[in-house]
Amino acid sequence: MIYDKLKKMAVVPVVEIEDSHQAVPVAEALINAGLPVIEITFRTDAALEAIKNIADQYPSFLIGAGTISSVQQVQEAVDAGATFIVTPGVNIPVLTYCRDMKIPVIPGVCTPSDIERLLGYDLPMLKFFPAEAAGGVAMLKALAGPYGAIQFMPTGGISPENLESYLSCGNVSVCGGSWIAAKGLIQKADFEEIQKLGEKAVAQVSSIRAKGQSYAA
Ligand SMILES: O=C(O)C(=O)C[C@H](O)[C@H](O)COP(=O)(O)O
Repeated sequence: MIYDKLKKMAVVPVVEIEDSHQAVPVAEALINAGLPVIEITFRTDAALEAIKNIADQYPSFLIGAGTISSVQQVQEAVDAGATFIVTPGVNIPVLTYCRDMKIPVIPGVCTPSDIERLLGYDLPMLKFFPAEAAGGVAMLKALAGPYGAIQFMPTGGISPENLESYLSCGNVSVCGGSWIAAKGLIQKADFEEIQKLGEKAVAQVSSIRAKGQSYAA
């Protein structure tokens, strides 16, 4: 189950890839770091080819397609090998299609009204985006009152400095962020640094878990 795998990883590197040839080296850096998961954002023309390249080479690598805003993009991403879809906001055609086709989808929300629009879709996890700008941990704690059963994947403004505060929220399963495979590092082809940052994130998650924080491990 995708959601269980994401919970286990606790961190999803969000990437913007401009050259699809760099996708496999990025994936290898993440595999070496013990973090075989990625959300490739559909913000560049190379996104689709990047997904294909990783999926061909590493079939068990968990590949999400992010910034998805149309049904056509969902179809293309899934055909290329993406196993989950992430949207920045509430996109009803995308959600309906994913529900009908049984494609795991994590839609973005940042208000109670967004959440209410999605209640009928029976989604196990929602993306809280943009997390820091939309109220961060305080907002997640407030949302846990009326929407206690919903698990979130906060994304936007997450860093090693605030990761622990997010993962310590009872309604947070996993965090997304660009700090591990940052655009600048990919542009410089600094895969070593990406691996190091991945290793640091994995170590940080282990230490947070060892402290017995309240989120589900
Ligand atoms: O395009 C999307 O669908 C997104 O998820 C937006 C950003 O890529 C993430 O919010 C990462 O944000 P930072 O970690 O703050 O760089």
